[in-house]
Amino acid sequence: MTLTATRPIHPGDAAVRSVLVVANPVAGGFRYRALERFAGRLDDLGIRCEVVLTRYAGHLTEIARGLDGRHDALVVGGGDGSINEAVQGLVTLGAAAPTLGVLPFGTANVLAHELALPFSPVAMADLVSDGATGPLHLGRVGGRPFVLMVSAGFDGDVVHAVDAATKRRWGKLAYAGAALRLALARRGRDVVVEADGRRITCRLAVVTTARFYGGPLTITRATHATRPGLRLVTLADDAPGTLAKAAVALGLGRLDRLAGVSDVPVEKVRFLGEGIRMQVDGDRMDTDHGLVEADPVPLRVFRREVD
Ligand SMILES: Nc1ncnc2c1ncn2[C@@H]1O[C@H](COP(=O)(O)OP(=O)(O)OP(=O)(O)O)[C@@H](O)[C@H]1O
Repeated sequence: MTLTATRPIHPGDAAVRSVLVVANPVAGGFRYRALERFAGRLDDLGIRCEVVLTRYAGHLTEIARGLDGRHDALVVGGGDGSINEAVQGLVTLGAAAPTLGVLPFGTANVLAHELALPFSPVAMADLVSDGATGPLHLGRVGGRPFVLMVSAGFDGDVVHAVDAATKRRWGKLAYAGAALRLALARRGRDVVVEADGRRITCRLAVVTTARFYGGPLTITRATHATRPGLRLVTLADDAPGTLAKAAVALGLGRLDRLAGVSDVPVEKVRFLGEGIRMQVDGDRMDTDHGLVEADPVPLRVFRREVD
């Protein structure tokens, strides 16, 4: 069976008969019980469900890349890092990629917020069964796909300052602590971005496919992961007072009103600047001077209707 014929085109018309769930047992908030309830509910709804746990970082990419058309959907039990790994594999399948689903575990879970996903496993199984899907527009950095954002500057420094063990132990508090420490230490450096032929020097630069950021915070109202189009959001200075105001503005969804913030559509970006630290989808990444651009081919994802 090829999946092309059965891939859902409109919300509500997915024919989901078989689901592969791959869960990351080291993702923040992982619970076996949630997996059992999700799988049990799918079973009650007459949907075949196979559950696999990852054994190492990168395993999800291998599993996704090796999918052979037996499953209509790949549901990732994990956070944004796990989803990023799954997407690395799914994009290699082209039109045969199954619909992506998320059983939200993880620390920040930006994509789950973006797609307005329920955090209850039973409600998530119902959503998969209902087949409400939309396109998931991706970005690429140096040719590698990303789901949400690539950034450098203050938030890249914060991500690099939190190791996996601290993140698992303290969750979002680990980031809050690192952000406070770094803001007060004032060791940030200039980030230079070349955006569509224009050079901008700032202290924080985020290229985002998505509206949400760091969990339930809003970085921009001008795009959404289910719509095409990247935005470049920059912050001109990272003095502690500015960062505090930015945190409040992110919470209110009005970052664009803050002095020193620019939020523009963008097609091609390069991150430059000496010694900058970068992050992709909430995880550390090696500094990459490669091109950041939109991926022209979206995946399909289960989501709740938004906007
Ligand atoms: N079995 C495993 N053992 C060790 N690491 C793993 C395993 N499976 C996946 N990983 C790694 O765990 C990382 C973190 O997972 P994930 O992003 O899902 O959780 P999180 O960091 O708590 O959530 P978020 O990214 O939403 O903050 C992934 O980037 C992945 O590389």
